[in-house]
Amino acid sequence: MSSAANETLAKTLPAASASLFNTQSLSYIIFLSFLVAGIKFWYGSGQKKGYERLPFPPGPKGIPILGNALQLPLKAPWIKFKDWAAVHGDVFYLSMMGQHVVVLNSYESGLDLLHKRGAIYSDRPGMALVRDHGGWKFSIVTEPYGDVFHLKRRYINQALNPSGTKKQYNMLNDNMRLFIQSLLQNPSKIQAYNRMYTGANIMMMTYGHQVTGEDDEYIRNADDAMITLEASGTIGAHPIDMWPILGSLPFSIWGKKFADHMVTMKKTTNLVSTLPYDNIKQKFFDGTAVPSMATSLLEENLNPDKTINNEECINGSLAIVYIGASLITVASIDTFIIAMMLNLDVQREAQETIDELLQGERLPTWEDRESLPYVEAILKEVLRWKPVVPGGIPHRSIQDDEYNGQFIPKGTMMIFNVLAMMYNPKEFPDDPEGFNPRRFLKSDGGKYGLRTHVRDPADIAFGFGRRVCPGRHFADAWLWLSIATLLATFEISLELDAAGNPILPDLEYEVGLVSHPKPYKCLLKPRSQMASLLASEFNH
Ligand code: HEM
Repeated sequence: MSSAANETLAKTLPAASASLFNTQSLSYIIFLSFLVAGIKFWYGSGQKKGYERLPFPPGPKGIPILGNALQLPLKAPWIKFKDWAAVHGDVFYLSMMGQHVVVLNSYESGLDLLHKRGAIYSDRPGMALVRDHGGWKFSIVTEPYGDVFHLKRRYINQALNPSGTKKQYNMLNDNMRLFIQSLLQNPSKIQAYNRMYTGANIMMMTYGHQVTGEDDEYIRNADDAMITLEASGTIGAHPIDMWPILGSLPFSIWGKKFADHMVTMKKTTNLVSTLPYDNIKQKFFDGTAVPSMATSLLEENLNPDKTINNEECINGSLAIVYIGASLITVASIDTFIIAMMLNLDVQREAQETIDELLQGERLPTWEDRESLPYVEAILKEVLRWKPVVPGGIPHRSIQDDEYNGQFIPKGTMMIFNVLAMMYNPKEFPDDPEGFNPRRFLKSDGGKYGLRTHVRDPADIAFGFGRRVCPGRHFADAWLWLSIATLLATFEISLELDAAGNPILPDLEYEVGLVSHPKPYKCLLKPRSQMASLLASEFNH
């Protein structure tokens, strides 16, 4: 999204979720909290049965009725969760105005509960605010666990599983060449080109739509929808999510800013979920559509009378793939560039291994992947150092359960704290907050290899169990190709200001559901080792 457009949109949104609460709305919340607490007390005063006799996991002490609600920062709560984990343990409990919340801060607890007990922990919290009122109902991310979820998941998986992703390799290669060519002509536009070509992959894969410029309408709409979503604060944590009945009151009770925000959200979700689908459907029936995930699903669901079965699920699956993919992977590639500018020694070592293999005669291909462990280690560290979804996306339990002698009630919001898992000193002891791909490497007689007993950050970054990110193979393929090709072709360094001082990137990322770096400056110089190849491939 252009910065001007970004600013315009930003003006219509609440600056932070904290502003979503005004005095009037707070009094509704407090009234409802008392009501719910009273009802709970009335019903709960009987004898406790089964797991109910067990204690909740430990956690910070809250206040009556509101519980921990006022202790939780609405911005980047995962940082506070990480601090609480140090005091209360890897699995701790919070009460948010009567809503049970369990936060998982270790890979083991995520694996034990969200993966191994996936039949219990694969639902999503209500999310009534964005789902029922903001137009996000199309998205599988907000879909409750059930038949519609399974159908959407099947539609997405058949396009993005490992074999579906392999079918996209040629297209990814073509786009990588265009990416490099654009950078050779205008290296200072690395952020714009990253967004454009990463988006181009997914638009082609999803709708057969060719992105030809930096201001592609589909990518812009996806950005707008995501920015609006992020401005709503922690998804699932608004009072309307806790008590959906509040959603039937006029939005103005939460203040004018909030009411305007909901109108903007509705507009942006309407655009992403109708425009590309209507266009591709038209082309499909005209016989002019380029084969894509959309055309496969339309063919599979076409009736002889030209109606389409499961149209809402098809449209929703396409839309969320294009929104998710175009924004999330871009942030990881930006993180790679920033890490390379700040860690020139790592960059040199990785480039030496690439030069040894390619001899400056060709660009890297996927067949080289196993022979380039250093590149693999950088990819792992990029996912770990600045996780793109640092607070995870909450799951919800659908039955009472027991874990390590503690009670997890049905309906608990299960938050997996990706940041705490990635910075866990037991898993990553050597300066967990620093960028260091060598933690994944061993060196044997000058040859690098991957250490096998270190946790793979991909096991955490993409989530857990039946909700694990379905785009992980596609993201991994493009990330690897981007890292290997950019290292092979460019020297990546800090730009200098007029006085000759390096311009450092801001390591405080923008935080929302997706964490991404702020605009940064970077110097890209074609590598001399690749000079003749780049000249013959791109410079005519
Ligand atoms: C670096 C890149 C990416 C990261 C780190 C990432 C991470 C995640 C995470 C943490 C989740 C939540 C999983 C859970 O609830 O347990 C998720 C869900 C999802 N991701 Fe990704 N993702 C990435 C790229 C992509 C791409 C490229 C696509 C599509 C092509 C995609 C599509 C989705 C979808 C549709 C869901 C919702 C799944 C569900 O609710 O069942 N993601 N992703």
